[in-house]
Amino acid sequence: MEPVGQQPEDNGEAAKEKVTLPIKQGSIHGFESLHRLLEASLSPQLFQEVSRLLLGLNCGCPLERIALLETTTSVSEKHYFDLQAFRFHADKEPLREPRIVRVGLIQNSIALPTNAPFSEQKTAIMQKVKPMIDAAGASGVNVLCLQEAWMMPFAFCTREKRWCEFAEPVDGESTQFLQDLAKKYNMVIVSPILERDLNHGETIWNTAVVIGNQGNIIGKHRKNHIPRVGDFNESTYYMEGNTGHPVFETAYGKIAVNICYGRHHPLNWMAFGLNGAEIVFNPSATVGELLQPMWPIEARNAAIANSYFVGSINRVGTEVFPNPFTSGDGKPQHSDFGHFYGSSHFSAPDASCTPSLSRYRDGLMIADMDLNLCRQLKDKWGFRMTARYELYSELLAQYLKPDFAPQVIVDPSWQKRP
Ligand SMILES: NC(=O)NCCC(=O)O
Repeated sequence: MEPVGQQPEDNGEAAKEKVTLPIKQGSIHGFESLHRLLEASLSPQLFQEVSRLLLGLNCGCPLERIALLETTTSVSEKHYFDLQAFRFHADKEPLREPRIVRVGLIQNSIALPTNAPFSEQKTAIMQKVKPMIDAAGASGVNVLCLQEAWMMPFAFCTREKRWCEFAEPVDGESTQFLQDLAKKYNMVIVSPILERDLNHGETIWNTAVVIGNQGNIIGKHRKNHIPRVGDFNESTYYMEGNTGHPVFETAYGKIAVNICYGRHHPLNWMAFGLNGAEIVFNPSATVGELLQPMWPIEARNAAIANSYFVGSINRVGTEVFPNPFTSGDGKPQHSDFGHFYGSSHFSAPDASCTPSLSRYRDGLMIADMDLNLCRQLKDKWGFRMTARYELYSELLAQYLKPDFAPQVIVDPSWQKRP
């Protein structure tokens, strides 16, 4: 049974209509997203103005929605996933043709309870995600990214080692499943998995496999920054990645993957930019209990600072584990992480961004993006040109030395307290 909706104080006529719907877990009083809440609550004129301020403008205009085929929208209704599509324009250039790429993001909840046999859990997730991949393929998506460790529950809160059994080699079961789809739809697919490295002592990594549009494996990237916050006990399972900041030059553009917690590290974002990324995906697993306001800010800021597009993906739902656990923070034992709030979206280098997908439903977000926008923003704002990398390189080199002393100039007239 779903919890019954509560009546907000005064949300206008449309909102009153909506609150008769049951409140979904993790929703905003029954609303799927902030954007939908505002749309239902404000007059059209006010909503337009608020959207402009919240989402920015792309080439001076609000982001355009793309109408998808009826066959695709009916699949989304049948499988109850959120489907949204937008278009980012760039200015017309006299010497270069537009480079328009259609990009997709998929967010999903797990398919079976976490106490079901592991093989059944994995198969059920694949079956659940497949209609969304098919919808992306049928919509002409060129590059698609799934969420972090999409083929398993995010069990790293538990510290139990049995969840390692979900790990697969880079060319394992889930990759093979996606290779067929990549080939079928001529689509690059980024597949974040729990990796088992057979050639190096069967060690575990948090890895994104990049599958080319011919179904070939282009390469992999391993998560650079491993969290030690809240219930994110991932360091029990895998170490910091050893693959650097690769950019994968695909048939559709230069892409990179900054896996989840790496989004809190501006230098991580920067490194992908220095290597020439035009689209950086941030497949994630994050919950409301951590600082949710960080979610839309960090990705958008990275897109602006590095003059590339960012696709942010977060899983959906509450995953309850068989055995309660604690995380050394004094909180009572519990059996779940909290609610993974979805809210996947795109951010562009010109500071515009799409609204977010649902906070509680599976979803497919599609965006057309003219990659020419990246260089146009570099030329306009000159962030690369003005970056003064040599200053930071010197500081970092000093900082890494054991005898580093911070550059602090003390006011000579200030009497330090004894
Ligand atoms: N998956 C992961 O790295 N989560 C850490 C928490 C966060 O960065 O929001």
